[in-house]
Amino acid sequence: MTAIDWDSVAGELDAYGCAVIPGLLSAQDCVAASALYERPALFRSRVVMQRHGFGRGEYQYFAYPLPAPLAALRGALYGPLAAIANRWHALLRIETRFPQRHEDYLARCHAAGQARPTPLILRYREGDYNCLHQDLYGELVFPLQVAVLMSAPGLDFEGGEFVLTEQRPRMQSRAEVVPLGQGDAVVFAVNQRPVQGTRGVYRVAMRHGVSRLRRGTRHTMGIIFHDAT
Ligand SMILES: O=C(O)CCC(=O)C(=O)O
Ligand SMILES: [Fe+2]
Repeated sequence: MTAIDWDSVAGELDAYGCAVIPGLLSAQDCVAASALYERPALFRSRVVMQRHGFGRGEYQYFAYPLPAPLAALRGALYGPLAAIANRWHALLRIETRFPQRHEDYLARCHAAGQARPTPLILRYREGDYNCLHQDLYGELVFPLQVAVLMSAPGLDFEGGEFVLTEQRPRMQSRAEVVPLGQGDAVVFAVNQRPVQGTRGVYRVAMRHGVSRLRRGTRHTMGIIFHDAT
């Protein structure tokens, strides 16, 4: 994993509700990680999106124990993100604070009955898309998550842009398209983020999804920090 400019990540998250980490994974890591999708024994469940009205395409949630590189990545990203999450909660006047270590946060999730792993790989083919959604899996919510693009845009696929919308109170929604290259990660708000207004901080609801794939195959790795009921 390359060194991450966390000041820049925090600044982009504060301003836009999302931030890019360029080159989080190498092309080689991406190809290896995408290949995991074909190993069903690594996963606890598979979801065909059109069956649930979630869009078109499919994904699989990893089982515990996670593959070691993924477990390490999830643990390493958590700490700096917890600092941002705690600052956001203070701004939003939400009482919950997050421990510094991911294992302590997971212990909290597991004690609350959220014990199933949430990291996943998504696979889109031509015509597939992911409807705008929020990855909430129970009462406990870690407010930031990460998605890593593992395929090469323009080469492996076309279309299939990562999109975010934000719903501001009593205002029209704003959309954001996040351009990603292979191995780039996007960090984004799971459900809401603080925005500085003229009369204090207000909450903006965020959703994310993926626009229709025009061609090829696109794999993403999703890293969610709370576990699921
Ligand atoms: O495929 C994507 O870029 C988005 C995946 C997603 O919804 C997630 O990681 O939670
Ligand atoms: Fe998602």
